[in-house]
Amino acid sequence: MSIRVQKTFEALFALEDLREIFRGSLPTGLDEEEEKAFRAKIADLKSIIAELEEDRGTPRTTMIADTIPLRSREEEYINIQPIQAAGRLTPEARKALISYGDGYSTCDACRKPFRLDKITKPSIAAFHEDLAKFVNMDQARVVPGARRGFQAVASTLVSKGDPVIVSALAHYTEFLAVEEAGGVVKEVPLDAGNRVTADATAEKIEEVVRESGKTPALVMIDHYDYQFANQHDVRGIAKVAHQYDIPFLYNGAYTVGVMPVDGKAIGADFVVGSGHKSMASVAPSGVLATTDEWAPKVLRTTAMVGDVTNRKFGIKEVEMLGCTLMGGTLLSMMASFPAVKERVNHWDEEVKKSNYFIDALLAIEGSKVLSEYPRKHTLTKVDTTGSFDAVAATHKRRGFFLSDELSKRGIVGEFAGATRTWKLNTYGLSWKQVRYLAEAFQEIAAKYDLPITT
Ligand SMILES: Cc1ncc(COP(=O)(O)O)c(C=O)c1O
Repeated sequence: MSIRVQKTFEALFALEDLREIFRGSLPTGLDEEEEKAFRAKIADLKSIIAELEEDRGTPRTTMIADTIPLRSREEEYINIQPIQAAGRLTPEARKALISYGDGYSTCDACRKPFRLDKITKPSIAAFHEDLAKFVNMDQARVVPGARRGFQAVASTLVSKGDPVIVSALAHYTEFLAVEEAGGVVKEVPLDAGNRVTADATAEKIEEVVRESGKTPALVMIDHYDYQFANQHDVRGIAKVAHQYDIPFLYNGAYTVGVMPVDGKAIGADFVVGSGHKSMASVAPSGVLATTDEWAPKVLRTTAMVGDVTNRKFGIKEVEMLGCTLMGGTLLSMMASFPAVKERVNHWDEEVKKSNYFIDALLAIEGSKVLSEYPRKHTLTKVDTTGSFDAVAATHKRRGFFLSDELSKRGIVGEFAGATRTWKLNTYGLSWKQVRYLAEAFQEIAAKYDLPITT
């Protein structure tokens, strides 16, 4: 590495450390002096970015290339974007991304038997073992997103015309994985609280068997769904699936990496997680874990032989298409992993913060929570049609007024202009930030004379 490149890396690493210092110290009720100091730090940061850009020969502070603007990040704002929260990179992951951004950079020390999960430098093989342990399963592979985990399992287990049981709140990528395999989704209806129950799953299986004469090839259920982030009875559902001899896929896109997940205790045959949604990793990344019973099927190696050359690629796994995450994606997962392993122990506190904010929102008359309540997750669907949207009806900025008011207070992440029924996520915010967030909503409500119960 040239001295110049080395220097740039060092400077970038220093910048990441600095960013980490600022993380969580946003302008939440600062007094005048504190605010001055905060602003000075931000100015420092900006000048470091400018120096860095100069060093790279691109003297811009607002663009990273001719057409790519720099993104605002959580150092500058409180970001309540619903799907990004737990995927945001740790400083370690950002550093790893810089070092391993080149495609195939994981292959520097790839030696026999020439497969990603066998590489020991960097410690990719050990990481695979750790990942399996992390979700209490026997084997794990990294995959380009949870969707590729669904795809690998569906492609292995589902044949043309096979029914697959999913929830009525299943993510669209589950539909696609089943369709690609030639199967047909059969949705379990929800109960009055928008939850999937074990009984409803059993009834659906009975109905499918009765009507199609076929036993479903797979039951695939999200522990927390993407619409409401309601908790679904995955243990009960796995038990039902096994009573009918059907394998169970646990979709942990909203759990693996934020809360403890014990695949064996759940009764999962497959555990799927999303790196970029819940494991502080670069997209597309994710994990597929399975048991020793299912590994030979879903992780089967190729038997193909070239008819002219007689070539064989024996060690490569068919569903993984050989190797999966070859650069910054995997290394970002690995770099964030110690922090991710630690943070799952604080899930209860994250849920408390989520409920604190939702309670403050519900105190604003006319606001509703559409997700189950009290909250068991940090992602929540709310309905502010009866509160903030009532203001929007007469405001000259219409539906955009709420976003305007929030961004004035350093809060971003809602879809501007689409804040009637909408989702937000408080994951990763400090208590100070959550209190500030709650106060900001109430302050906006008060400004527009919306009644608040105390
Ligand atoms: C419940 C659920 N499952 C699966 C996915 C797909 O995850 P990925 O983007 O990692 O493929 C999502 C993504 O939004 C999701 O919300």
